[in-house]
Amino acid sequence: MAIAFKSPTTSFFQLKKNIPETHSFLRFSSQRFATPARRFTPMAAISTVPTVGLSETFTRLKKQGKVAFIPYITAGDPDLSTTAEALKVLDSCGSDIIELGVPYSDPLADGPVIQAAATRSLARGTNYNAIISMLKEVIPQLSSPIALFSYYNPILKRGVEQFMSTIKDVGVHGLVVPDVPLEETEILRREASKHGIELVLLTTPTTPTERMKAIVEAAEGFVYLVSSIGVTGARASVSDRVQTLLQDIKAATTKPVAVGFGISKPEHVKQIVGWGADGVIVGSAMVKLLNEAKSPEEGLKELEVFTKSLKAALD
Ligand SMILES: O=P(O)(O)OC[C@@H](O)[C@@H](O)c1c[nH]c2ccccc12
Repeated sequence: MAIAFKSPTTSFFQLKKNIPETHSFLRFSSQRFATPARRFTPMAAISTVPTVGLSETFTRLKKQGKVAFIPYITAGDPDLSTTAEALKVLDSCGSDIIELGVPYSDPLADGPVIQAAATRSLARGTNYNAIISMLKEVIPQLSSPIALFSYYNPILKRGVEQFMSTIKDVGVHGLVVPDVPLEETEILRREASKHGIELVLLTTPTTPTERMKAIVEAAEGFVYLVSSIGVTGARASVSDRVQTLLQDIKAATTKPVAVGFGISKPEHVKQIVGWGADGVIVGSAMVKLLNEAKSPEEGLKELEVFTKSLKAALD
């Protein structure tokens, strides 16, 4: 069943006023967009330099001898107003690219922290339309590019072309689809290229060399090196294998390589930088921190402190 897509031009903040029933995007019965009574006063749109894309960001950083800091958070957890603020906090603390996850009911590649975030977000009634409307309001206020994170099924339900066109319209630069096998990326890559969206592909410690080479060849924006077998989630340490995996990938491509999975401490960041990564991705630790805070405001403050501590490890 095609879900009628409401124009993303509806302002996110208009959406917050006694929201009419809206079609849910993610296979959920339509629910009122739950939002705290707290009025979120949109900051005046700060005119920022238009953000450049993922590849250009890495090129700029390489010239400066720097490594990209790439946080991930789940949209709508604890709510979309806080997500909007969190994007601004992450941006102002020096994130170079921000991954924003579209909550999905069957996040098979995610560990318990991000799975729970998706469940909370969906239970609040977060839907694709509201995420897009929020992004339309917030992206002009950011200087770092957004890489949207979505599982494949929600994209297919909306139609690949429609999905790419919509995310491009609101200023998204990149897309990560963790559960699409390389053999099925043709339509995604075609439509992404047509709409100027950089499609990031992932390689893992168990990816055979020839397949890794095909993946890095097809990847746009950057190559996502999954540091460890299994699902997302903070780990006590990062596997030393990442060093050889990075060497193998860099022997196969000049494209930037960012490492994710398990990274949650400044020492993890320093280790990965020392092994030659072009970017460091931190997700579960960010999501956990936002969820465990006593209030959204406290969560945002802790997000700022945590981000600055990891960023400092990059310098
Ligand atoms: O959560 P971690 O262990 O810090 O890993 C980053 C990860 O959260 C983010 O990149 C991500 C969120 N969902 C995913 C699904 C597959 C691969 C990667 C992801």
